[in-house]
Amino acid sequence: MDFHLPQQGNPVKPNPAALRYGLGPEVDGGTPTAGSPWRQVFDERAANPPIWSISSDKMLLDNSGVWRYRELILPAPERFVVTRPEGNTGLYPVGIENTASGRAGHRQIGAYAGLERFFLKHEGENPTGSFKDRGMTVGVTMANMLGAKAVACASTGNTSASLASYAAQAGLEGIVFLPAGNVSAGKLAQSLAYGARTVQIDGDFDDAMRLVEQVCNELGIYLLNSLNPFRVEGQKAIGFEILQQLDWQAPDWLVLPAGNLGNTSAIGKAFRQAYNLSLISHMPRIASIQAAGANPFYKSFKQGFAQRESVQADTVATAIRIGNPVSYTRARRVIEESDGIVEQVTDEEILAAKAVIDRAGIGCEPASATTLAGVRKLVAQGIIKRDEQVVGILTGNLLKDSKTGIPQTVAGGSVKATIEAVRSVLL
Ligand SMILES: Cc1ncc(COP(=O)(O)O)c(C=O)c1O
Ligand SMILES: N[C@@H](CCOP(=O)(O)O)C(=O)O
Repeated sequence: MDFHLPQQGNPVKPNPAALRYGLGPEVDGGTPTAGSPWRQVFDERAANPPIWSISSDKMLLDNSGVWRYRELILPAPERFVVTRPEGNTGLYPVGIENTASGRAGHRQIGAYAGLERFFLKHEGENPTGSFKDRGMTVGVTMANMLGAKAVACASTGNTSASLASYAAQAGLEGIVFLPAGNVSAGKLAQSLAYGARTVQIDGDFDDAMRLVEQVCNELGIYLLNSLNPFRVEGQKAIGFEILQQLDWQAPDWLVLPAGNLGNTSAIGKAFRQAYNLSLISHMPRIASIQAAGANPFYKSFKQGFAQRESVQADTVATAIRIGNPVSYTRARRVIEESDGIVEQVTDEEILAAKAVIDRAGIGCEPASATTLAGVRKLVAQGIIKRDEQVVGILTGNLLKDSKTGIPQTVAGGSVKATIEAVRSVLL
């Protein structure tokens, strides 16, 4: 099946049925034109998702917020695809203008950020509670296609939870390397429950990353960290889904937490492709936010990327306690191409922002709150303008870490099981 990009001023009417099973276009090339036929394909799929059912002969890809965009990600034969499905996560309008007619709780977030038009994309609503599922469905599908027997990763907890789930679904052995004592209990429980072989390293994430790469090379195990290009291909779907939810009107800014830098790389690539395919008319600027105690990318950015930095990482946001990010080069390209920025925020700023998101009833894990802390700082500095449209990513679910930044006791303890006692507490 041939599909040609439309020439400038000569749009080609697509045939969605023919496209559905075909190979995608050359998505990194192409000239932006007035409109893209791909919009119609993706919008039709989103509007008419089939009823979800898991059956080996009829995997319904259009239900997945990743596989709906398969021509731009990986046109895999359906029988190999491992999906729960992922994506279709909420995009919450939380800006002051967005919430003018209600949702006072959400407006607190817009007021804290200082933004009129602000949206939070909650990737903690994915099947295992983080954005990693978007990349993992594609990575594990590829492992399946290649006939791998075992898959492995190093992790601060979310990648391992996701790998463990998808490997188990595919019937592959899952192996995860974790920094001992530095993974939240909820995330560790996920890996154990899904049956991954869990190796605790007496070291940090960067030690675990170095070791897993070595082991995978020596033993022929399929590596599923974001070094794996198919992981990044899947994570691009966050970008496509945001654009689709905004009716293909690109925001001015996309702000996200940054650790190993796979997500910065993926979302930047998605926007580049969307622009090249005329899905959008301009590239959003990308702001990657690091914890001040785990800030190698910020340090490099501050020197105009003159040299790559690494640090001994330490932050309350354990998910991004990463000192030597593996996707540095790809992420640097994204920041440079999008006229983006890298900022850092302190642990205090992260926890304060998390409290605002939690109290608004949305909730997130600590690393995700880096986004709001970063937006607030960039607005205060005048880098993001108050009337610009901003999308921030919340990367992980509140329940991922039930200890950090959450009260651990109930005020007042327990009360007697009588109406008088309950009244006395409430009045
Ligand atoms: C919850 C959460 N947020 C943010 C990040 C950072 O993403 P990345 O490593 O792709 O930069 C991670 C993992 O590193 C994470 O688990
Ligand atoms: N925060 C990550 C770190 C490694 O992730 P990757 O996406 O670079 O593979 C985690 O959850 O482990």
